[in-house]
Amino acid sequence: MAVFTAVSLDDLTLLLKKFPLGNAIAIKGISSGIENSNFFIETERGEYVLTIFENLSFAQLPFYLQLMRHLAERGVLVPAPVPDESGELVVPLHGKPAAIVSKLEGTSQMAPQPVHCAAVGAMLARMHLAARDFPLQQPNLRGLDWWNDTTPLVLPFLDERNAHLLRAEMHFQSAFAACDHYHRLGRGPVHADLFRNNVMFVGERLTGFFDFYFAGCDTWLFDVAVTVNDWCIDLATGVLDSSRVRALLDAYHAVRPFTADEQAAWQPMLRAAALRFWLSRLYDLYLPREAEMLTPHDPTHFERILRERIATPAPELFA
Ligand SMILES: Nc1ncnc2c1ncn2[C@@H]1O[C@H](COP(=O)(O)OP(=O)(O)OP(=O)(O)O)[C@@H](O)[C@H]1O
Ligand SMILES: N[C@@H](CCO)C(=O)O
Repeated sequence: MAVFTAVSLDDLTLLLKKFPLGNAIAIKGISSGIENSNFFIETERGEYVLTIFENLSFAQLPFYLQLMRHLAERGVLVPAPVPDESGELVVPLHGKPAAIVSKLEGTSQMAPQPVHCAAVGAMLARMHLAARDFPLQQPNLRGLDWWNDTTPLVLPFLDERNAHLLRAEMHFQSAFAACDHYHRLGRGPVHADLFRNNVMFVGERLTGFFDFYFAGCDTWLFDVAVTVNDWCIDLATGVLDSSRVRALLDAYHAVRPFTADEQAAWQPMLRAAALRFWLSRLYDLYLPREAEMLTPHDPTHFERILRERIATPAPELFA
């Protein structure tokens, strides 16, 4: 269940008076998702998605919605936000910020083949390039500073073996983030949460990336590592599948060639991307928000991936 704030057809009718979308026809809550309340809405102009942001403030939202608009205008396949009559992308609904975006066709591909991974890699590189001139700045709010703040909060809940892993990896990642080639890595706005459930496909055709609400400015390589750690693994073991890895990385490289600094940073970055989600899952499990209604994601999945990335040499980033 992921409708935290209910919206009736009457509420929608009132809201749509401010949008160039004609009258409201239907509204249906979307059951997946753990962060926001999402609805499919039907209007006289077509189908859209209405999101009520449960945790993000009015001040935080322009970065995400303007980024989506910037990307959509440059041909990157993402939902396009619909401005209201005064040009606002974020409007109040039941006292919370809300937005309407275009509905992507298709469904998530939860058992991806190399062909899907190649489509994701190419679109990710296009996204990174298209966002280079995006004028707004926001750090990745789930980056090193957040890891530093969160580590002491979750450590008391861990057994000695995992506490040791977390302390050691934080030590390793702090040193990595301070090294020279880390500072030479290309950076800009990144999605930062491009998992299988945040991409739509119709058959083998990618129809869009969505759920940009963890986006921020960070290294492009971090975004690639997050994506590879979800799209290119055997879910049971966390082990990388070489044909899917090759398909994703080669397709990315063909659009935005990787650099030698990125090659040198690849293994630490795969570890960083695993650590990020291990920590957020630990935090959601042990320190749930008051309004949390859902079963949190399993942290041991990313503990396993982190141990695997430490133990096994990373595949070549490019030939
Ligand atoms: N623009 C869109 N077009 C089509 N479907 C969408 C769109 N946005 C969201 N959805 C649907 O709504 C579901 C929930 O959306 P989303 O994943 O953004 O929720 P969330 O609570 O923000 O996410 P998460 O749990 O991933 O943090 C998606 O799985 C997808 O089916
Ligand atoms: N992709 C995240 C959930 C937040 O979007 C996870 O799997 O932990």
